[in-house]
Amino acid sequence: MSHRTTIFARSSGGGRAGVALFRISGPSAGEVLDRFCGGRGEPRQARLVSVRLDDGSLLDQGLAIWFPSPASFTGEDVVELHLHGSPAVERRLFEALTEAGLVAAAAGEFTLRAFEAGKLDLAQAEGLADLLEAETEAQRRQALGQLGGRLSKQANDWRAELIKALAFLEAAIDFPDEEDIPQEIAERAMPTLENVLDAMQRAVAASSAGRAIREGTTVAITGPPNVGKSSILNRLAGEDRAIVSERAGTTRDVVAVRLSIADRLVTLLDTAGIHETEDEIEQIGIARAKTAANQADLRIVVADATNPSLARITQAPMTLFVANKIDGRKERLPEGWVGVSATTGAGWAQFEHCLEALLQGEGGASVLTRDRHVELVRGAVAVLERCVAHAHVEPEILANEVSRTLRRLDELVGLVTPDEVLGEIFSSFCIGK
Ligand SMILES: Nc1nc2c(ncn2[C@@H]2O[C@H](COP(=O)(O)OP(=O)(O)OP(=O)(O)O)[C@@H](O)[C@H]2O)c(=O)[nH]1
Ligand SMILES: [K+]
Ligand SMILES: [Mg+2]
Repeated sequence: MSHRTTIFARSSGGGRAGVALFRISGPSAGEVLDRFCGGRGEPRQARLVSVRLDDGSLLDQGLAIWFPSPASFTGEDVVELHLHGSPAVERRLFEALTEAGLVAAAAGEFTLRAFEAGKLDLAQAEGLADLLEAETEAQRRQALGQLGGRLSKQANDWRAELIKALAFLEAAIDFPDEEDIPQEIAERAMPTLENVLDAMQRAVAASSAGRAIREGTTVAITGPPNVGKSSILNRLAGEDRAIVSERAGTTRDVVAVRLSIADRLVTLLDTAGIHETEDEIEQIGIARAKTAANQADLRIVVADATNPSLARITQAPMTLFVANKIDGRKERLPEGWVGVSATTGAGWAQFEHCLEALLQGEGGASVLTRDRHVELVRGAVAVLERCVAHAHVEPEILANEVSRTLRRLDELVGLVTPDEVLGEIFSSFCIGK
């Protein structure tokens, strides 16, 4: 793709603000400074300028910074204007830039240009997108790691190893007449292939952790009617988000609350109480409750602690059993239950501790953070497993398979990535980035 256009956008958030940052990138960026700001000034130094329109009238005063190519975010000539953040300034500036032949940037277009100029690879661009979206500390740390090249370095290390293995296979191919030598040389590739395979398998196994941090974790509160599910949601959320009443069957729709627990982004779902009922609307609510509980990453199963015989009704994995209304219980709790009171707060610290432990069990650091990464590495694993299992086939065939694995790693960092994948990644950015 060649970019003859010069693009512009507001890169700071929209609306009124003390200062708004406008970014311009492309071959005519310098001319914008010549035409509207009385010259370019020293590269990379902030300069106080009067922005004047062609008729000499003053548009605004602010700071201008000139980043000549290639030392800029996009690698192109870039200008930053720090002007007053008012809708009127923005509108008039955009009119003037459009009249000067510039075009409004599409979402992610600055980063796409940076990627095309080799300023960052695709995995780093994804890290940047994640950093802009980060809501929790864990998300921020993971995104910064990826932007800093954690995944790229891993992919490049695997590539270097595979290229080493490929060299042995190609050397074997170049000895076509000898009887034993080719096979011996080809076998030298095997330990390397096995090591890479092992590392990739471990990365795939750890990937649910990375994805849980990036995408957040869904936790469904489920159980019979009137046990205090909505009361628990409200106490966890720290505000009255769901209706609580003494009447069984209060909650019908699924109520979702986003919050951060133990550094994790959690979507907490309150659901209808599950029981046999003739009420059609309640039946719909119960069906939704069951779906939510099945699809959630974690379940909090709530029961009424004043019921003397507490029985765990499900053995589902990633489930926390909570006996609510502990304030009204005389007997000791059976094994496996966490006793709480959503009204008095009794047992709450222990409950939160168990919940945090379950969430943390959902994962720590991992280099693969998106479905795209996992699919590519899974594909590479499948090919390498075949190679290792058929170590004695023709070196040509093995070399071919290893080359296919290399192409998957190239795709991971964006060396050979289909346009539609690029489109999907870069369009997920906001405008101005
Ligand atoms: N004593 C006591 N009462 C509680 C506690 N938690 C909730 N309740 C009461 O139990 C009743 C039901 O609470 P909800 O939170 O509406 O229960 P729910 O499970 O969401 O009910 P449905 O949505 O109808 O299934 C209300 O009257 C609450 O005030 C608790 O820890 N102790
Ligand atoms: K209720
Ligand atoms: Mg409820």
